[in-house]
Amino acid sequence: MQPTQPQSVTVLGSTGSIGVSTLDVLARHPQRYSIYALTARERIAELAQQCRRFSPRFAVVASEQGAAELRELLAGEDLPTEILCGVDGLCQVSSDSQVDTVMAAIVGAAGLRPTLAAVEAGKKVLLANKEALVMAGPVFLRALFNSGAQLLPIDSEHNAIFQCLPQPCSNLGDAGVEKILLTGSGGPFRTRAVNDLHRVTPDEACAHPNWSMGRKISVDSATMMNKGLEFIEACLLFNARPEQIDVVVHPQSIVHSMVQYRDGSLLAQMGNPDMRTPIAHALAFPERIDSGVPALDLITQGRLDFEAPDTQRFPCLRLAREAMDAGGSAPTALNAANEVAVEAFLQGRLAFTSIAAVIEQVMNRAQAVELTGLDAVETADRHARELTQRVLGAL
Ligand SMILES: NC(=O)C1=CN([C@@H]2O[C@H](COP(=O)(O)OP(=O)(O)OC[C@H]3O[C@@H](n4cnc5c(N)ncnc54)[C@H](OP(=O)(O)O)[C@@H]3O)[C@@H](O)[C@H]2O)C=CC1
Ligand SMILES: CC(=O)[C@@H](O)[C@H](O)COP(=O)(O)O
Ligand SMILES: [Mn+2]
Repeated sequence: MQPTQPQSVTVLGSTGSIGVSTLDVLARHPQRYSIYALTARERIAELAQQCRRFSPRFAVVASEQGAAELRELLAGEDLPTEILCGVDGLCQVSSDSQVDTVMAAIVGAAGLRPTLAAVEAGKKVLLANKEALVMAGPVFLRALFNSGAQLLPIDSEHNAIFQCLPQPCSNLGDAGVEKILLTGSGGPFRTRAVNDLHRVTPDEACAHPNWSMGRKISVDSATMMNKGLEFIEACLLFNARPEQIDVVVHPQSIVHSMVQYRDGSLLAQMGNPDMRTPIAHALAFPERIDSGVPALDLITQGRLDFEAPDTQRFPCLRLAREAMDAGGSAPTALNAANEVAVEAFLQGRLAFTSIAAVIEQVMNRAQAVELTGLDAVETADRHARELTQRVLGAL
């Protein structure tokens, strides 16, 4: 059944990997969706092209300088697009009464305020920006509860888990769920000699075996901090206790996660590793629409492998579990330390193996406080970033 009015969609982070995949899916369904706003930080030329193609009502960039650049690129073109800038602009296009759906696909803590603005305004929020949920946990969930916004997971594993659970599902036990099996590929260094890991380069770390993604999440996959963040994300999204979630390494990224039921059933969601599937699923939920992703051919695929994670090789998994156990602002500090350490690695200032070591030092020194509101989240985030810079400076 086609909705009579197209849904109006804001795509936060439209120039990124998830943003581009989202626009690909939206463009396949012009009767269903119209694009309200597109946003970027520094890829202004790409954003200008997207504005020409999709004619959004608003385009938002991070700075006045970026806005001037975009104005110049679009000068003389007959577009309905108004250009805004900064966090206020992002929050405006996330919460405007004319918006139905917000794709939250900014990377990192920078996405928190606009994503929260969408949640507080009661939008249908498609959550790719896992860092926003991890860093703000209880504050994010409270805002969701108070506004009645609909949150749909885009992260492939969480989207898979969502698909394997009955809907609605507010309590795993009542639904007969025993475990969530969170799958992870193990990244590009799953089998690399441990002694070599200190010298791997940013480009090697970003060469994910199965997924094409932005550089920050690619490094997270290589350290398996991505799975650590996803473990926390799963606890929050599905109201799961830490012991209800097992991480399973699955190198082919075909099974996107599984739910184990009391009666011995293990439900899996499978598909080719292409984010347009979870994006299309969440956009149209509970309907199903074409995503452009070809059907999975199991005969060609041939085999699916599973193994336990190597926690010696990937200490970030343990650090994430410890942060979740500590509670309060510990996940905020974990996320902040990780963002700063990954940036230092990408800039060639930190060895790959030191990412986890730096985060561990920060976690040992950061004070976990209760997250009473957005101010407390942002203060804990700032303190952890300052602490991480000091740890980096002392190396
Ligand atoms: N890529 C994937 O397959 C998956 C991604 N995710 C999650 O989705 C999110 C996006 O990831 P991905 O698309 O790979 O990342 P990218 O780096 O490819 O894209 C990030 C987007 O955010 C924008 N952006 C970055 N920093 C800021 C800032 N400070 N203020 C405003 N906008 C900013 C970028 O703008 P610009 O282009 O101008 O720099 C870009 O549009 C992450 O949280 C990631 O963990 C989750 C599952 C899968
Ligand atoms: C596509 C997606 O959801 C990523 O988060 C992906 O899971 C990364 O791969 P890893 O399983 O290697 O972390
Ligand atoms: Mn994922």
